[in-house]
Order: sequence, then C-alpha cells, then structure tokens
Amino acid sequence: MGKKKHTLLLVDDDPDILYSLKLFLGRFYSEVITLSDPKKIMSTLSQSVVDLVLMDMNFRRGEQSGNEGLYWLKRINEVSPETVVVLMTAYSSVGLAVEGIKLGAYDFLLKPWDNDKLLVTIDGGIAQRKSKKQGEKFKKITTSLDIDGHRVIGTSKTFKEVVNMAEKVADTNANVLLLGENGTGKYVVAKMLHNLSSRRDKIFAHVDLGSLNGNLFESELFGYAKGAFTDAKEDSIGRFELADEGTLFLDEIGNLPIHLQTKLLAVLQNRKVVRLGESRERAIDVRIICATNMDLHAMVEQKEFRQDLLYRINTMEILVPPLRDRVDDIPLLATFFLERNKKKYQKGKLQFSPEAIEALKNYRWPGNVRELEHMVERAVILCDENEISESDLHFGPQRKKENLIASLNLEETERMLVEMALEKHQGNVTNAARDLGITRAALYRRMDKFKL
Ligand SMILES: Nc1ncnc2c1ncn2[C@@H]1O[C@H](COP(=O)(O)OP(=O)(O)OP(=O)(O)O)[C@@H](O)[C@H]1O
Repeated sequence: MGKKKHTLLLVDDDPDILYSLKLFLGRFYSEVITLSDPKKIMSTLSQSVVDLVLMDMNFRRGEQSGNEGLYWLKRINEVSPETVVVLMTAYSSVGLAVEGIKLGAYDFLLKPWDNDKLLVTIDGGIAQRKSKKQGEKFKKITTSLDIDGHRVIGTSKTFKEVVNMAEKVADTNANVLLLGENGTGKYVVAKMLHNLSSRRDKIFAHVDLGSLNGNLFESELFGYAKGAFTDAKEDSIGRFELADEGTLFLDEIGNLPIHLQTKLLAVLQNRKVVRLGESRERAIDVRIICATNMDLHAMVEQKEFRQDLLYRINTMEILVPPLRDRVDDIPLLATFFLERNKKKYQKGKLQFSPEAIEALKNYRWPGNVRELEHMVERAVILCDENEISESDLHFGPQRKKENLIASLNLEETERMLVEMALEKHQGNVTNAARDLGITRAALYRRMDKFKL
C-alpha cells in the first residue's frame, strides 16, 4: 500500500508515545515529524508544510489542566490558521476537549487511542485542511460566494439554484438531505448551510458514516461512559452531544447498515441520546444535514433503506448537480484551483491556453469538482512553460481506453482501471469498489494516491 503524501507533526512529552505513534502512522503517511518540546512547534511550522498537528494537551509532568495544550492551539491558529490540530488527552475532562474544539481544534482523541479511529480522524482533518486552505488564500475571486472564509465557486444557472435553495432553508431547523455524485461539493454546501444559519457560532460536526463499523458507530455518535467497554478509560462525548445547538453533518448516509439506521432513527425521533454504558437520556438540539451519492428512494423500494428514516432526514432535498451539467462553472473553478496552486508551487505566471479551457469544458468529469481540482494541481506541477496546454491535462478513461492495452505498466493500468470504474458508476465509490473487487477504503486510498 502506498503512503499518503501528507506530513504530520506529533507533539508529546512522553517519548514512548511519540515512538509508537511514529511507528504506526509512518506506515500510512509519507512524513511524520515528532517533537517532545512544544516550544519548537512554531519553528517547525515555519520550516515544513505540516498538514496536521496531533498534540497532547498536558506537557509538564503532573500538569493536568490541559491549559498548555489550549495555549499552543491558539498560537498555531494565529501563525498558521490552515493547519489542522487534533488534541490528545489522557486526563482532561470532556469539557476541556470541547473548549479546544471551540477554539478551532478539528477533533480530540482520548489516550489510549484506538488505531482505526486515529486514522479516520487524521484523514478527516486533512480533508478539512483542503477546504480551509481554499478559504483563506483566494479572497480575490469576485464571482464567488464568500461564506465565512470558505469559497463556494459557481455562477451557472444550475449551481445558483442550489445556492438559492440553501439560502432559503439555511436558517430554518429543517433537516436537509444533499444528493449528488462524489466530489460535486456536498460537504461544501453543508458547511454553507451551517454558516448561513443562526447556529454558525456553534459546532459543525462531520461524521463519515461510510467509515464507521458497527462498534464505532455507537461510541462515535452517542459517546460512552468510563468502563462501558474494555478501552473506555474515560467518559467520552459523542458527535450528537458535541454538535448540541449546532449542526451535525452525516455523510454517506446510504452506507449505513439497516440495523444502525434503526438506532439513528430512534435518536432523531426522540432528540435524546444515551451514552453507551449509561441509562441517563441527554436532550440534544441538533440540526441534521445528511449527504449521499446513492439513490435512497430506490433503496427504500429494495428494502435497503428505511422509509421512515428517509422521511425524517429529507424535509428538504437539495441535488448538487454533477460538474458536466454546469459547464459554465468549469473555467471559474479551474482558474480558482490554478491560482491556488500557482502560489503553492511558485509558478506565478502560469495560465491556461484557450484550447486547454475548451478541453476542460468538453470533458465529462466522472469525479466532478474533486477530479478537476486534482487535475489542475497535477498540471501546475508538471507544466514547464508559462501556459498549460491541452497535453498538460491528463484526462481520464474516455480518452485513454484505447491505450489501455498499449501500456503494460502496472501502475498506469491500475490507475486507468480505477478511473474507468469511477466513470462507469458516475463517481459512486461504493459501486466502483464492488466492480473492482476491492473495499471502499482501498479504493479511496487509490483515489488519493492517483489524486482522482
Ligand atoms: N463550488 C465549489 N467551490 C469551490 N470548491 C469546491 C466546490 N465544490 C467542490 N469543491 C471542492 O471540491 C472538493 C470536493 O468537494 P466535497 O468534498 O464538498 O464533495 P462531496 O460531494 O462532499 O464529495 P464526496 O461525496 O466524495 O464526499 C473539495 O476539495 C471542495 O473544496
């Protein structure tokens, strides 16, 4: 398995923890830097591009207030707001960790950590870093909507309808179901709904239901009490409680197995959660936004999705259209991603040739905006001239199918098969993975590796 090209910074004063974390995370990420002294965080951030900081909250021996962690979190936010921070704590109370999240940490983990959860949290944080970066760096594109630092690009008629609809429902408590292929911008629209609502100052919590197995589902969503299971060393708050008074974004809801759908429905109906290992009900006030690339109505007919749950979550349905149905947005989005990468790779003069723009408009974009984003980044890296021509853009299988047999290079062939499967299934990762005979997680790893 290839390592993800991301740099992590681990900060903890316990050398054993640093060692074991580095050993484990080094198998998945290309660079893992360790620091036992938090005072070196600032100089490290100025020397390396760090995607995510995983930081202990208590440094001095015996220090249990967690204040030092919060202090360093604030400093990181000041000097490098796009860096994502995940807090780790062995001692501190849930309230302190929540305070960390309100101050801008992406998430927190309790020691001893669960390795699966650690990886899910890091990947989620890195995905968030990407949207943070685009918000902060490109304020000059005037054709876009500026939502609280997040850039939402799109002026086509079809995309404007999405924005209009989002503006209308944002400040109601209606549950919203976002439908659309992978990579169309469902997360971006969910964040926009939150930022336009009166809940904007509270937490926007994101859960990828596709990546939670049965055991993690309950502990993640509902939390648990100390002693509820072997690794439950401390009380832990679930996402529902975390998002209290805010918004909970349940991504990939179509992947939720039917028995977990029943549990979710019960919570949505009662608006109360019970932590694992407790009997006390806790009232929650959460606005629910769900997203899926699957046809939930067809799944209801096939008895794969509960009709009552669908009716509970789809008070408003918003379809985020595929990129091929909003061709007018392609040049805008491409220019936006070009500007971002010109700065990143110090290629200030780079522009698209008119032919390149035409080619971008004529392509069908099975991976939607995410594919465009990655394609532009790749072109910026590879282009040695001042102009990106059509040949610098590496289009997917539409154009490559005929060359499949011509190349026997294993990596190229693998990439083409992945692209073909995604195109065949219109970007539906679950179906593409099934067709390729691999798991969704394995497909996501390959999409990441090939920047698809
Ligand atoms: N309108 C937009 N303006 C700017 N960036 C966008 C827009 N739509 C999508 N993106 C970018 O494209 C990428 C994919 O978007 P996003 O994650 O929101 O898609 P998604 O539909 O939630 O994908 P998935 O179904 O795979 O979870 C992100 O990096 C996002 O920032």
